[in-house]
Amino acid sequence: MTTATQTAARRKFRSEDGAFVTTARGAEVLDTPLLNKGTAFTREERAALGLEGLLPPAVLSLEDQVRRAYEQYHRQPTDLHKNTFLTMLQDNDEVLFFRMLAEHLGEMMPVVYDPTVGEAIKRYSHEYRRPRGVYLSIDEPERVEAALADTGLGAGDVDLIVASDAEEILGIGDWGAGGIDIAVGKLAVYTAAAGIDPARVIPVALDVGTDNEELLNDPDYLGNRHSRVRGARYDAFIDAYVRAASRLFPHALLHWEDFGPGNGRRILQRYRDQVCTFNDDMQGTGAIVLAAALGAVRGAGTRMREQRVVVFGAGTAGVGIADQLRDAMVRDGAEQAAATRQIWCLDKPGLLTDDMADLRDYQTPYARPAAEVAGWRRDGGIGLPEVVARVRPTMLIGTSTVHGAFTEAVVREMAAHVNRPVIFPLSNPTERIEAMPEQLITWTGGRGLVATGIPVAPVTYEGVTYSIGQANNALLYPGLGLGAVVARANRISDGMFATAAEAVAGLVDAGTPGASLLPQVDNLRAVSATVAVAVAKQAAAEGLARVALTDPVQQVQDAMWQPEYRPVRAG
Ligand SMILES: NC(=O)c1ccc[n+]([C@@H]2O[C@H](COP(=O)([O-])OP(=O)(O)OC[C@H]3O[C@@H](n4cnc5c(N)ncnc54)[C@H](O)[C@@H]3O)[C@@H](O)[C@H]2O)c1
Ligand SMILES: O=C(O)C[C@H](O)C(=O)O
Ligand SMILES: [Mg+2]
Repeated sequence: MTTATQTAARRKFRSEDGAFVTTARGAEVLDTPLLNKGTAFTREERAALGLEGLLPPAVLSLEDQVRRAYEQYHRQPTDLHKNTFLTMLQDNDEVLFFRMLAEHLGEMMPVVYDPTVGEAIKRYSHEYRRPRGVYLSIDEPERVEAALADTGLGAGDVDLIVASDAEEILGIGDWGAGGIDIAVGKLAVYTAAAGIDPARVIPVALDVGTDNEELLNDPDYLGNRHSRVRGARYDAFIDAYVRAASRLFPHALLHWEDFGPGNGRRILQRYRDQVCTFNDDMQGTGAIVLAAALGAVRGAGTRMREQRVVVFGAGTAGVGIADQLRDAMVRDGAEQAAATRQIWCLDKPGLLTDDMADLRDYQTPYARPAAEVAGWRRDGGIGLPEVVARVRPTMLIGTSTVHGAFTEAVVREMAAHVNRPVIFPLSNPTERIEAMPEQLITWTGGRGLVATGIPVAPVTYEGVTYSIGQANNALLYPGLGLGAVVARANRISDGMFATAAEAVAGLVDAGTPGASLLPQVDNLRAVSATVAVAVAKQAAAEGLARVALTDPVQQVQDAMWQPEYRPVRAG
């Protein structure tokens, strides 16, 4: 369906007592994914909506349809085919798509989301079938508001917008127009995991061009065919988006995804005190890693304030994690300056030190005094092996996109000095991960407390099976978003992330040998509900809620959209 017909169709139905009332008839009904039930339309609905000749005679249930769709899914030969199949299903019938996803969440998350979504993003212009979302172009900044209005949605109709400029998609870099798929994928997880109503969200591509020459030279490429615009024009475009989105949809939470390190933090700092907004890679990631770290610290029987943390890859995610671990050490009794000194950050030039000329502003607080490391071995810069040998870290975090960076020598050195080494290779997708959990468990003799960004199978080592938690922001942002929506929060605060992390950590018992540091993805709906309640309460406690929270547990439950067919009436 084109955006225009989607607009028309959206205007053509409204909710009434749990039912839909629509002025659409015939093929137009079948072409509206939020309305369409296909073979599950009842005889009465078929008669009323002009569908009698347009569907085969049998009337199926949603369960019948899920069974058939699941078989079709399994006949797809590769994960990319499966991803394409699911996209088409979503474009045809959203309830069916979300019901099947909900029933097979652990199995299908890696296909709709990370890691397969990375493959789909690279192939976007080639696998393209239908548009989904809003495409905003830097070449037409004056059209931003009109383009958002093209959705046909009104001021009270939107809870959430996910936007990406696609400069740093996962760990695979700049994928231009394909970046719309990370916004679509994140939103699918919001609905599957937290019951965010799929009719009340918008994925947005902020197309500012691309520096990916492969795309620029690809005749099929669907985005703006020029290099990335930067500087004042970029800022004005982002500003036009924020202003238009807040004017048209004053309740919407604005989620930023996969921006480059130069822009992500700057944008957040500019808008965080003006509108309800957060950066998922910095803050969502920081909070889920904090949750895993809290679980690990409990499992290891140590204290947060005693941790020595090495962060390898001091970009958007790495420094976002460092900030939240530092704040957690402070909450556990450490002085702010002392907590900051317990974190060592490395980037391309090695350990960050205060004599480096081109540190980014957000890296500066973590730069070590050059004098402190004057005697450390240099190989160009001070590399990870030397830092690990000197620092004897309790935690090693990977957000570098460097596959294999956590070598056997580095891990064995770390494990030689710490009882329960905490190791989180978080880079996505699989081709970027710093080490595989199986290696980490083996090299640490089963003592490692491990979590990854991608989903991985359990590891068996010397008779113990280790369940590997997925420290992916997908365990956090859906509940955070739901909590913010339920409270109608007007800002997203640091306190909301801290409380969300505590809520997730409270759901696991990392003390049992082999236990996961994080809840299982199959339990995501329950996790998200718990996070949402904590976040909504925190919003109220900080005076950021715009509705009264009389019974937050019930309010969260009531707000969760369920993948069930509603009656459709002709109106
Ligand atoms: N698990 C999660 O939930 C999660 C969340 C966000 C990001 N990530 C992953 O983390 C990785 C980084 O994402 P980001 O958004 O922070 O990207 P980013 O580009 O902002 O940061 C990556 C950093 O790694 C540095 N780096 C590159 N090569 C290096 C090397 N050889 N040695 C040391 N540092 C090096 C870069 O200079 C940059 O500062 C990606 O793979 C992404 O998928 C995971
Ligand atoms: O999308 C993910 O899987 C997590 C994270 O936002 C990332 O950029 O890697
Ligand atoms: Mg991301």
